[in-house]
Amino acid sequence: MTRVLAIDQGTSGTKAVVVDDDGRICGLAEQPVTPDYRAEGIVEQDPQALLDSVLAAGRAALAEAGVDVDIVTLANQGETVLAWDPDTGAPLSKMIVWQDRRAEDICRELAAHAERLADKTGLVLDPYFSAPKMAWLRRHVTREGVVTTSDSWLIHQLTGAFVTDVTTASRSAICGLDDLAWDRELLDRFGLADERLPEIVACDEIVGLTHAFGGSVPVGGLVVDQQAALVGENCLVPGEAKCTFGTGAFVLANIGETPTRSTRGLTTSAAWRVRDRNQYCVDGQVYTAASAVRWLAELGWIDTAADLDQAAAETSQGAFCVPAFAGLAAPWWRPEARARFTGMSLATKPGHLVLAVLEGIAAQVAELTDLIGTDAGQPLERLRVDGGLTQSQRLMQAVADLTQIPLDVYPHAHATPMGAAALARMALDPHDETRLVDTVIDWQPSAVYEPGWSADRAAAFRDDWRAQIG
Ligand SMILES: O=P(O)(O)OC[C@H](O)CO
Repeated sequence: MTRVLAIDQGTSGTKAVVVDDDGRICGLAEQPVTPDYRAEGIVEQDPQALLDSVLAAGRAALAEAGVDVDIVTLANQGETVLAWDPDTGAPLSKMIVWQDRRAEDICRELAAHAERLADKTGLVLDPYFSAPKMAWLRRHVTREGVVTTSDSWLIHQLTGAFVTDVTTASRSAICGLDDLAWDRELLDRFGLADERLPEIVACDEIVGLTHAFGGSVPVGGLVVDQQAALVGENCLVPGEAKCTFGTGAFVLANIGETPTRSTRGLTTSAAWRVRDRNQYCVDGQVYTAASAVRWLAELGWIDTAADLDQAAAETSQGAFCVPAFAGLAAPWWRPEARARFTGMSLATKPGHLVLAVLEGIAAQVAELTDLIGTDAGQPLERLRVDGGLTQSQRLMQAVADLTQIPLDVYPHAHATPMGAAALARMALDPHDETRLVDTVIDWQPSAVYEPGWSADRAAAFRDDWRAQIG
């Protein structure tokens, strides 16, 4: 029996899970982390606070489990970056979070190269991805040390290695999608040609040993959190898709071993590399899901996300919300966009606007699932869903109504660490015959949501909602 300590370092918190081969969770701990949201699209985190949360959550989960683990794995935010000193490990900047919009100017300057970048990387020239923010750090903060994604720094703290994994590299906009290697031409474009970059490793590689959790434990099975959830939800076959409702909502669909570029404004990335084979996914993003809900709480319209279903009115009374609190991603790619509420009258109450936010998130997800279907040449048949906001029945029903796709709800809140744990099991013996499908824990949905609206009603709502984007 092997046991994995899987650490999910997300935007709003770090979760650590000790899980065995049968998927039994023997230890679980969570540490909140609070991004600093400021005007002008600034979203930062304190690197030390992130590291402390990783250590504290990991140690608490192990203490609860009361067992040793065979491997530690990390699922990370895909596109959050920082500058740091590779000799001392000391941070030289704040973490610039994926939601941060400051690199907009850099993207505008490089607009002439957007098509070439899309062709090489499968991504879009947008501040969401790592390279524009790395370039921004170089221009405005420091020329010292290295600039990397958060995973490289955390793994360096844990093991001394200087690595990133293929999935994180594929979210950078400086990594070729076909070979999953750093791209000289794009590095040059971003002014990053002289950077010392981490080695890109596979998702079934051991990258070093850590003493941070007691004893000496291998670290491996590294992966972006969204891709980890794709694995955890068992979307291992082309056409299978999931949406994780976390800080943002991210729809990813497995597209197999060929890195087909989207023709619909979505992005294509590495889903994983195991046993030297690359698997790819197409993805679309709603930048603010739980963070839009957190904003509702800050306004005092709800206490916590658990109140959403009660607080949301029966109808929005004609109010719409485009929840672009941190810009709009696929397929619009408008970093400068901001959230909009429209259609309000003097009779509009907070409950109507709470529902409008839920419907706005659902409408954005519906745009993405449609486009994924169009790209693939056949509509998605089902959508697997996970993440904290799947607790909101109103939101889930709105997603089923507007996407017109049945939803299968993952039975607990830990799809991401379960996916990372599956990859970590693959890393434990890289030469054996085990396939990824053998290491993923089977699951049955805890709930299924069927579309309740007619196709015409959903289409009419979505036309009206789309008209509010402006
Ligand atoms: O922190 P999460 O779980 O919302 O995910 C962050 C993503 O990796 C951003 O692309």
